Amino acid sequence: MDDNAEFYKDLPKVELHAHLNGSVSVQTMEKLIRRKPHLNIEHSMTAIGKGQRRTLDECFEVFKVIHKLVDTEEDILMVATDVIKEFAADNVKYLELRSTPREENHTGLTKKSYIETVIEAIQQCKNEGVDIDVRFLVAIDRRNGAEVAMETVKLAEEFMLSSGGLVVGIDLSGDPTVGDGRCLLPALQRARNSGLKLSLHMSEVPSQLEESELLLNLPPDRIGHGTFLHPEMGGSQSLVDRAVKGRIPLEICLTSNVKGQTVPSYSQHHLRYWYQLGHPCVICTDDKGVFCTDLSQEYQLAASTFGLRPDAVWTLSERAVDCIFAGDEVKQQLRQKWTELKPGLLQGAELQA
Ligand SMILES: CC(C)=CCNc1ncnc2c1ncn2[C@@H]1O[C@H](COP(=O)(O)O)[C@@H](O)[C@H]1O
Ligand SMILES: [Zn+2]
Repeated sequence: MDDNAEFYKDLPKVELHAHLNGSVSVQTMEKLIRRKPHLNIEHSMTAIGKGQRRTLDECFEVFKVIHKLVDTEEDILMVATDVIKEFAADNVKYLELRSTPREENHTGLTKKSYIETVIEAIQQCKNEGVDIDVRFLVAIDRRNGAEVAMETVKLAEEFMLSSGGLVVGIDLSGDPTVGDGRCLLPALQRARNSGLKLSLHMSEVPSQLEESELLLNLPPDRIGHGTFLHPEMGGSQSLVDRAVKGRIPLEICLTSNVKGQTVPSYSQHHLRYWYQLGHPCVICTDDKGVFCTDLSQEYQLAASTFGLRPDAVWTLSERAVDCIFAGDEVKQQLRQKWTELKPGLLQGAELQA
């Protein structure tokens, strides 16, 4: 419909679904590869380029390669500050980064120092005056089971209290074809009771009806993907009804789903279904480095695929503010920002559309 790339770039945006190690840019990746030449890693092993598709298994192999490159506090600090600055340069005004704390015996990295380092990166960017509000979701990798999940929640609780509001929630992610969400329920329930918000990857692959039902019962504060929740995709009306009743926002990652082949094409993406219902949907990147995209491109893709005019695109980005995990004061500040920017941006874009 329109190829006004500048409008999407200038559009103030909110990013709510970004995995730290999946968001590493080409430039940062090159710095990491230069730091560790002995690993013999080439950039083609860490990203999926234009027009390329991979199976889900192949995509998860990519993360293993990236984790080899990012295994010290120094690496994490660099990766996190670079990623935050890149989102800011793309006019993302509020970012929730998520990452799985890892232990690396050979470098002395601990789960605690992992989280501390991400927080340090957020604080450094703030001190440098980078124009973006960043929060952190501590991620549970479903492959690691119930015990690790509980340990992660306890760590997140500690940091929620000590990080001055930077740690706001928990993410549940990892290879959806591995592990059983059921055994993670006690950890997720505990997180919820202690005031941590929950963003859960759900129905990212088919045949997870039962697990999705249990997770929806918690309930989560946001749903990651939700690709196979609705009946046309093998889900069920009762799952949809529950999400709709709770107005639980969906985090939508178009390029990730198409390149990871859980969705056959952009036009068949489940955004169509949920958007038509008037359900809260937030456009996100998932892994901007691995999938070679950015949030502006994702908004542009949503608009061109579903025929959204600039005012509808504006509304999508503005409504995303309602779905953030930070408190009402932050929401008010962001809404103010959107209101100030609207006249200049939208009038020009409408004229061109
Ligand atoms: C394979 C594919 C299509 C990826 C997109 N869908 C995803 N689904 C579930 N977990 C994910 C996805 N992308 C990233 N992650 C999680 O994020 C991790 C990388 O970021 P981090 O190390 O937590 O900082 C991965 O190891 C994985 O646990
Ligand atoms: Zn994800």
